[in-house]
Formats: sequence, structure tokens, C-alpha cells
Amino acid sequence: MSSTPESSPALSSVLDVVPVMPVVVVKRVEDAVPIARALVAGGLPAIELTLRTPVALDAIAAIAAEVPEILVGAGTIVTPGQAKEAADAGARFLVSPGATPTLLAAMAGTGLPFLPGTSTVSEALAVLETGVTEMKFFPAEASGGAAYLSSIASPVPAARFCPTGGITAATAPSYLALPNVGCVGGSWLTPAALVDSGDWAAIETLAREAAALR
Ligand SMILES: O=C(O)C(=O)C[C@H](O)[C@H](O)COP(=O)(O)O
Repeated sequence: MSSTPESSPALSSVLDVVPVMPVVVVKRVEDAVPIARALVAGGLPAIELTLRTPVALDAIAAIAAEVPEILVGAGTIVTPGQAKEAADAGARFLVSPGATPTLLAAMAGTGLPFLPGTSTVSEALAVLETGVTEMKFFPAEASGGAAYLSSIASPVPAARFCPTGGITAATAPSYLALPNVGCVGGSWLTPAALVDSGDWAAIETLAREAAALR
């Protein structure tokens, strides 16, 4: 992927870009670009930058400007206003831990692809009723894990998921084997200790291992 966000065709599916979506917390804006470069070098050209720190929007903007080969998205969208802020910063997809009607409308209003968070069948059905078929399953491990997603694959075949929350390199394959899972999300690729110490090579190695999971 070498085109700029402006020239890129609309992304049809967030779930099919990488097998593991790196969920990243950035405390220092200057860490954002090296993290993105390490993920790309390891074979994971996508990043979900969580809006959990004051520098998150600036971090998204920096990645969008300096690492155009990565698909940068915004995670932890919990208010309607954050959807527009993330889009304005340069995010190319949005992820929320939950889904209210207002939040769904705000994310849809940006024109970007988005993954609303669901953890029950009724929530998944409510999202499907809005025409959205791709969603996050959060918190995955605490909400029933791969066994839950396996159980709903037949009764709710239209929904495809990115399970996130408590997943590790060891447990990711059990999710990725399911027909209704496109990718899994996880923060294990960018542990705080490696980010704080600037160990980009170690993050690249973790990314390479994750990229090989499928
Ligand atoms: O921030 C969000 O939007 C969330 O929904 C939560 C994150 O996706 C998970 O906290 C990541 O889970 P871990 O891999 O267990 O760290």
C-alpha cells in the first residue's frame, strides 16, 4: 500500500487487512511514527491508535502524514464528537468498544469504515439492522471468547468480527480459525515496556510473529 489516504480507494473491509490489528496506546507523540514503521516492517500495515491519551489525535495525524503505507485507524471512540475528531486527524477507520444509536450515527456520518463494539447477540443484531456487518467483539475473552463466536456463527451468519480484549499470540489462532472472524485485535504487539524503552526492533519481531498467524 503506497498510495496516500487521499488517493486510496474506499476500504471495503477493515477485517481483511491484517490477521492481527495492533491496538496501540501512545503516551509520547514522538513514539507514534517509529511504532508504525516497526509494525509495517514486521508485516502488519495497520494500526488502531486508541484515543486514550491526550496526544492520540496528534499521533494519528503524525502517522497519516509520515507513514502513508500503514492503514491508521482510531480506537476507543466512545463519544460522537470523537468520531469526527479522529476523521479530521486523518484516521481511515474507526473502532468503538460499544455501540449506541448516537455513536453508530456519528461514525457512519464520517464516511469512514468502522467497527462498532458488541458483546451480545442482540447488540450484533442491532448493528446488523443499521446495515453494518463488520464489528468488534469486546471484551472478547471476558465475554465468552472463541467459544461464544463459534456458537453464534450459524445463527448470526451475517456478522463478521474482530474480537479484542485479553487475546494473546497463544489464543489468537483459535479465533482466527472461525468463519466469522476476520482479524483479532490486541495490544500485545506494543507492550508499554518496549514502547517506553524505544525498542522498535522488538516490536517489529512481535509484529512479524503476529503477521504469520494466518
Ligand atoms: O480501547 C478500545 O477501544 C477497546 O475497546 C479496548 C481495547 O481494544 C482493548 O483493551 C485491547 O485489549 P488488550 O489486547 O487486552 O489490551
